[in-house]
Amino acid sequence: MNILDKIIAHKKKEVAQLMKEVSIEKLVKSPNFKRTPISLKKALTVKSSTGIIAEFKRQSPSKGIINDKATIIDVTHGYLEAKVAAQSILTDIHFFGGSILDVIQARTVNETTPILRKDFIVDGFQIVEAKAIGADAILLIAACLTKQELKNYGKLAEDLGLEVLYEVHNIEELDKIELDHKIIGINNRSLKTFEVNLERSIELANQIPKSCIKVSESGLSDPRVIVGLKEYGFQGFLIGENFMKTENPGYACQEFISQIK
Ligand SMILES: O=C(O)c1ccccc1NCC(=O)[C@H](O)[C@H](O)COP(=O)(O)O
Repeated sequence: MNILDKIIAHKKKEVAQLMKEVSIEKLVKSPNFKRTPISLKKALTVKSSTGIIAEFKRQSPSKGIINDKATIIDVTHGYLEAKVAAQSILTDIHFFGGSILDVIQARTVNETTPILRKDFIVDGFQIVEAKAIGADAILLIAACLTKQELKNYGKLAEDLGLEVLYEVHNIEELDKIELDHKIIGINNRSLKTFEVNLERSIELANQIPKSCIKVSESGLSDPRVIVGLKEYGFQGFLIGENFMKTENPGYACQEFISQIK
């Protein structure tokens, strides 16, 4: 079994258990459920956008522990000061050491910038939960969902006012998505082997219609690469480890952004 299959198998069990403990009615009553989400699309396309989607990530299957000291509140303040376009927060507990509490806490100090709930969505319940914890957008990974699931979950998110970052690795996954006007993330990291290949973004870029917003994800650590990817039409850049591996992720992010302006 490769790591993605392991993550999905674990996630399905976790969500099935969660659904026995928490009702949709309870989620809908959460105060965050009433707030109007902040648009990720707008944040990435506004003229002054830095395009950086900075991630809070304590650990990962590919790197192990990245940062177990930084707090979500400090990092959120730092990323906001750095003027990130959006914040991504990994909420998977078992493989990434994250939690929905991280989104809830970040939301208390971030009222201006979209929050992407980054997890492995395998059930509509998690999308309702994303809204209830105060996220503005969710991730749908084409590698682990069928064409119909991508459509259904995309529609559910849209009905709840959440935006979707659709993640792909190759043309086969791209073909599963109704592309028009979507936010499409190309993940440079193979979720099966962890190998990072930045060429992946470039190779797939011209297969994506102009109406879409293109985001390059993973393995980004050089500001010059961001400048280069912009030439291929990328407007979003999802970066986690490069910031989180430092003692002060917010400061590292600020320094990085100052070099792409
Ligand atoms: O990061 C991993 O090891 C990983 C393994 C298996 C599935 C997903 C994984 N990461 C999730 C992500 O997509 C990244 O956290 C995100 O794109 C940021 O990547 P990076 O800048 O390389 O931390």
